[in-house]
Amino acid sequence: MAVSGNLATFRLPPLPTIGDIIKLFNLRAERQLSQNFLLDLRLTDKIVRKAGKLRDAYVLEVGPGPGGITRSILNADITKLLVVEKDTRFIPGLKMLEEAAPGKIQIVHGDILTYKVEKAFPKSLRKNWENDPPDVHIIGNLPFSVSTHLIIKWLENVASRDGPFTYGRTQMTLTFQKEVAEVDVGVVHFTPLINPQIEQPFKLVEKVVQSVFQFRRKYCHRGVAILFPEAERLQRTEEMLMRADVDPTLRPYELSIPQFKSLCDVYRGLCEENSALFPYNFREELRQKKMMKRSRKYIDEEDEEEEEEEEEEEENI
Ligand SMILES: C[S@@+](CC[C@H](N)C(=O)[O-])C[C@H]1O[C@@H](n2cnc3c(N)ncnc32)[C@H](O)[C@@H]1O
Repeated sequence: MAVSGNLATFRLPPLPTIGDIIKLFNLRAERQLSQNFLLDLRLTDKIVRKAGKLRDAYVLEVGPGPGGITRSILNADITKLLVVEKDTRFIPGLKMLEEAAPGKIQIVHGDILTYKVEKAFPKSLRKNWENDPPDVHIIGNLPFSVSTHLIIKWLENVASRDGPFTYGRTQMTLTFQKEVAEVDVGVVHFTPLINPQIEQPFKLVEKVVQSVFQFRRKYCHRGVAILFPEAERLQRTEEMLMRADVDPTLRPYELSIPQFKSLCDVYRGLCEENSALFPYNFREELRQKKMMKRSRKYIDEEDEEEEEEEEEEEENI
């Protein structure tokens, strides 16, 4: 299939519709893989518009599936679109789009969690971190389970300026689905800041934020508490919240970025005072406690059995 018309004002020629592609290749959304498809071109156009100016851009689309968002990206006069799709069933349909837009699309049949984005586009696109964002964009509608994992990985890449951020402050436009059954998707557009709001190592910020959000609906002191071993938990939690000047009865989602910053700064200080604190893992402590309880029970049961056997033997004598 060939493209007619001027590539500068590229619109896809009359191709089979996404509905046709779905029927042709019998592409059903796999509920157990949390797949659902965006088929309404007005909706996919709206998502792609959230990415901002895409003319002449290099775009990476994650999880194109049957290609709804892919078409909207192609209609935005981009220079190059690279799609990374894990599910084999979608490759033939994507190849039809590739034929319709020769030289524009590159299909990668692979997993975005292991794909090396830093090698995807020409080095000439790289910009200094302090400059405007590069002409590289990431767009995707992924299942919630994958996008959560991916966004944490990419936030870490922002901190270390590698992966997709080898090119500079690469912008990302990602949809987050609440439920497979819900058609509503939230679209989030990210542009990395030049300077982070919290100047602490990523792993430390991640640990504090994850712990605080462990009990999302409870007062924040509950989450802060699990940063500390049981023996010193009460005293250290009180000390950390006081030093950070954070009200213990706020809910995690009520905390501001400056309050998280303050918590991270104080926690860093406490970790410097006590080198065993950062490696401390609440879940590990719980696991060990459970194992000890189980083996205690087992020993008690064994003791009981031995006593019963001894009693039986005594009776036999
Ligand atoms: C929710 S569907 C969305 C499909 C399409 N973008 C749309 O909006 O209609 C998610 C897509 O991501 C793909 N996918 C899931 N995990 C992936 C991964 N780790 N790497 C690449 N693609 C993945 C699925 O096969 C599926 O095509």
